[in-house]
Amino acid sequence: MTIVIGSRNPAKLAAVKEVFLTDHVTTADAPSLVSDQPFSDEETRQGAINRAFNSLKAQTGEIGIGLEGGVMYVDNGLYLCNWGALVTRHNNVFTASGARVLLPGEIDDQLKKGIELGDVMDEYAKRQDVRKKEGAIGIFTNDHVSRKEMFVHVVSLLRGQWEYWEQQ
Ligand SMILES: O=P(O)(O)OP(=O)(O)OP(=O)(O)OC[C@H]1O[C@@H](n2cnc3c(O)ncnc32)[C@H](O)[C@@H]1O
Repeated sequence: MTIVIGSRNPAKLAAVKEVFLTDHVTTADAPSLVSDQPFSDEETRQGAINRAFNSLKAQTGEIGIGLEGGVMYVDNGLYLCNWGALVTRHNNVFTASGARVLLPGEIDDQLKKGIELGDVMDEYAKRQDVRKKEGAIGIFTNDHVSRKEMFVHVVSLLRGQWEYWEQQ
């Protein structure tokens, strides 16, 4: 089976490969059609769905997967939020969200200025390409949960739902 993932981000690709170990996983440029920095659950989820559909439009495969990173407010605190979507060739759509952790106020201030979280994190952590490696979730959980691990959970939730409903 061929699975097309709508991103070339190594953390996302590694997560999909780990969950679909025996399948052929390819990457495609798939626009999310939402803002570069989604600011709500709804927008982040929609970005994941759009990427999943667009990855199957860009390349032939049985399944398209979109993984989208965003942020959202809960009680005035800014949380990291991530969403995944899996679409089939028959246009069945499955969605799942990832773990959320609170981001410090100074990250919130930077995002309000219009700077993307990926750039803010590199500056904050004094590291390069945090979004492709441990991610903000890795930094703020002291490396207990990496971005890849968080997406492995999301992709497992997608695969599990897809398998369950395909059997009904
Ligand atoms: O190549 P793509 O798939 O676009 O991956 P991305 O990391 O650049 O883009 P996302 O759409 O997943 O995330 C939207 C923005 O939020 C940033 N972001 C999201 N989650 C992050 C995390 O855990 N660590 C660092 N940056 C993150 C990301 O770098 C983007 O600037």
